Amino acid sequence: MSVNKLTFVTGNPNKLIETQYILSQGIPIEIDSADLDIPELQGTTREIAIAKCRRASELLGRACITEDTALCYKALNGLPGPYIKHFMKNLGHEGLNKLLVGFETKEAYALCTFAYSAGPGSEPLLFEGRTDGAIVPPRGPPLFGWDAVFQPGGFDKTYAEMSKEEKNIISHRYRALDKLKAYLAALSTAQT
Ligand SMILES: O=c1[nH]c(=O)c2ncn([C@@H]3O[C@H](COP(=O)(O)OP(=O)(O)OP(=O)(O)O)[C@@H](O)[C@H]3O)c2[nH]1
Ligand SMILES: [Mg+2]
Repeated sequence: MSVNKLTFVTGNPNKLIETQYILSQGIPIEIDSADLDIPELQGTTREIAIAKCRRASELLGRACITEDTALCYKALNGLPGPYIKHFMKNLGHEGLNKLLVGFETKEAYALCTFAYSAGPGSEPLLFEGRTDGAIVPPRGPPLFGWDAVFQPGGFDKTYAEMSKEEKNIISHRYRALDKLKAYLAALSTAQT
C-alpha cells in the first residue's frame, strides 16, 4: 500500500489543519479527511483510540488515521482526560480553571493519540505524544478548544498565544505525529 495519501477521519477542522501542516513539514503525504459518526467508548485513551480507528477503517473501507486528544490534570489523577471535549463544551475556560480551585498544583498534560489502521480488520497502531504544562486563566484568542488555558512547561505563553510555528513544534500533536511520520516513512521505504 502506498502511503502518499491517507484519510484522517475527524470532525475537527483545527486538528486537520494542524495535522496537515505538521506532516507537510516532514514527508510527502497528502491528507484528506472524512467526518464519520463514530461512537467514542469510555476507557483508557488507548482503548478509546483503538476502538475508534478500528471502526473508522471499517466504515471507510480502507486505511486511515484517527486522533484523540486528552487533557489530564495532575490534581485530578488524569481527569478530565479523554472526556475533555464535554468538560470544555459545558464548563468553558472559566470552568476548566475552577475545577482546580482548592488544589495546590495546576499541572496538567496534553496527550495526543494518533491511531493508524492499514485497512478494515487490521489492528490499529498507536502513536502517542505528550506535552506537560499547567492550566492558567485564559490568554490569547479562543480559536481552538482549550488552547487559551494551557501553558506548556518552560514557556510564558499559552498555546493560544503561540504562532502556529511555535505550537506545532512542541505540541502533543506534533510529538505524536513525529512518531507517525517515522512509521509512514519506514513503511514507504519498505514498499519501494
Ligand atoms: O485547545 C485545544 N488544542 C488542541 O491542540 C486540541 N486538540 C484537541 N482539542 C480539543 O479537545 C477535545 C478532544 O476531543 P476529541 O479528541 O474527541 O476531538 P473531536 O471530537 O473534536 O474530533 P474527532 O474525534 O472527530 O477527531 C475537543 O474538544 C478538541 O477540540 C484541542 N483543544
Ligand atoms: Mg471526538
